[in-house]
Amino acid sequence: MVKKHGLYSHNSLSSFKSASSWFEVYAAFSTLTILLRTAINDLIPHQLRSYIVSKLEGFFCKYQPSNKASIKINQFWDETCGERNELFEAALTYLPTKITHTYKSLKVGRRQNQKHLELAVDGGDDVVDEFEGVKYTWKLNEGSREESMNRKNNFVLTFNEKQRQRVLDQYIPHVVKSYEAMKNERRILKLYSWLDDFWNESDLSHPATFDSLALSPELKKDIVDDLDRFLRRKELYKKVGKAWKRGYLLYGPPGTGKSSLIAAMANHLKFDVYDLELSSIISNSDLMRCMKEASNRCIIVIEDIDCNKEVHARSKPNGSSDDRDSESDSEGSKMKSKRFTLSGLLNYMDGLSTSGGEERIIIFTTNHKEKIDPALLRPGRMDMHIHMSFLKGKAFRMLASNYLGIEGDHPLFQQIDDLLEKVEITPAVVGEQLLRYEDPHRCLEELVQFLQQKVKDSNCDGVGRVVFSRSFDTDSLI
Ligand SMILES: Nc1ncnc2c1ncn2[C@@H]1O[C@H](COP(=O)(O)OP(=O)(O)OP(=O)(O)O)[C@@H](O)[C@H]1O
Repeated sequence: MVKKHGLYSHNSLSSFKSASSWFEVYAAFSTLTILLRTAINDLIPHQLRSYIVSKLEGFFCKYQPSNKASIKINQFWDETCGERNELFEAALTYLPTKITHTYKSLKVGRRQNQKHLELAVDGGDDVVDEFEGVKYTWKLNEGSREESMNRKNNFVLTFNEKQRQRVLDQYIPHVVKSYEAMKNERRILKLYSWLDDFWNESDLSHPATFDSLALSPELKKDIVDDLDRFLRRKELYKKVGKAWKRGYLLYGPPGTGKSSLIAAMANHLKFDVYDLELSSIISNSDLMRCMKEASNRCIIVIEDIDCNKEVHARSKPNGSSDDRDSESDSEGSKMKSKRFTLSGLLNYMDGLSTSGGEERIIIFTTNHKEKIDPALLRPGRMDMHIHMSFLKGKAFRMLASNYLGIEGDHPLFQQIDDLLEKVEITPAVVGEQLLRYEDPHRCLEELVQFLQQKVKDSNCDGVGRVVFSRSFDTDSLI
């Protein structure tokens, strides 16, 4: 028994010893793990750690039965009302940077006035992109021309099902972020014109800038300050419950630089321009659709707004200037809702319609401000009214500097200033005069003679002041 007891004691002692040595090993291992973890956390930056983890995951994924998942990215979010899907645009811009030498179906081209060749993705081949060690496969599905017109183009992004969350949380945001950075970097501004129910795209190559514009320096400063202030105020607009839009009315005779000012604004803000002819808009829903399809951060231009009969000042003696309420429930009003009306435009201006779009500048141009319905012109709709007027002294100095390279003063400037006070002449007309000869002095002498002749003509006609501007049917520059 003692023996037995001794035996028991020995066994229990040795099992106790082995348990304690296991415990020691375990404790040492845990301590080591904690130390290692702390050291790794301290020494290896977070990004590198997640990169290594994703690499390892990617490696092991290869050897697991793959359950593919895919997502479809349509060009238009909704095929019927045509809201653009920015993710599609992002993929279109981002993926060409991922085309490798193994890609068999290349689309190559060069834009006008660009030095570099550009690559584009086409539907013939998949593009494989690797992000943090995981591969993603993109396929562009381009429909037939008819299908494209019906907005059926799309990308299909395929990946391992296990990566679903990573795709949504990390990969897609990475694509969008890269796209935005690329857009800002090699910014080629676009001009879109609404034709046949589509925004037709071309490059906006108008070189006008605020430096090249002949405007009074004070007006120029006011406009630039206003634009910059608008860009900074996203939060304020939100706080006061206003749509983040700003409206400018540019009015003045033809040839005073309205189109050039729009181009200068676009180049300053790096915003694309959407040029809308109201005559091509048939109904309010048409207007909403084209506004929806325009991107954010853009300038929407409605030129010669006075030429559209819907936006003329209404002659009703007691009519309110806002005609939203005036539509009755009659059959006639049903027909009306199918047409383009001033109220449709007002709704858009007020941000009431579901037109989407943020950070937009809306510009109306007109040669006849008085013909526009006052409802359109009130602050909140047209926030700043900019009068583009005939050429006078300070603005002329800018033209002389831009066209002839004359900085500072010139002996003929005073005489030209005096003559410009006597005739009303547009910068476009004077600009053409300044291009006639290569010698700057000769140009100015000829300009003096030209202006003197105009003054003489006006006196002969018995008119105190004459107006020289370009004819109304001249094409606008953008
Ligand atoms: N203020 C200006 N500063 C510099 N150039 C100007 C200015 N105004 C006109 N020009 C020159 O005149 C030409 C015509 O100008 P622009 O088309 O901008 O005028 P506009 O007011 O838009 O005319 P329209 O009403 O006919 O469209 C341009 O080539 C531009 O270079």
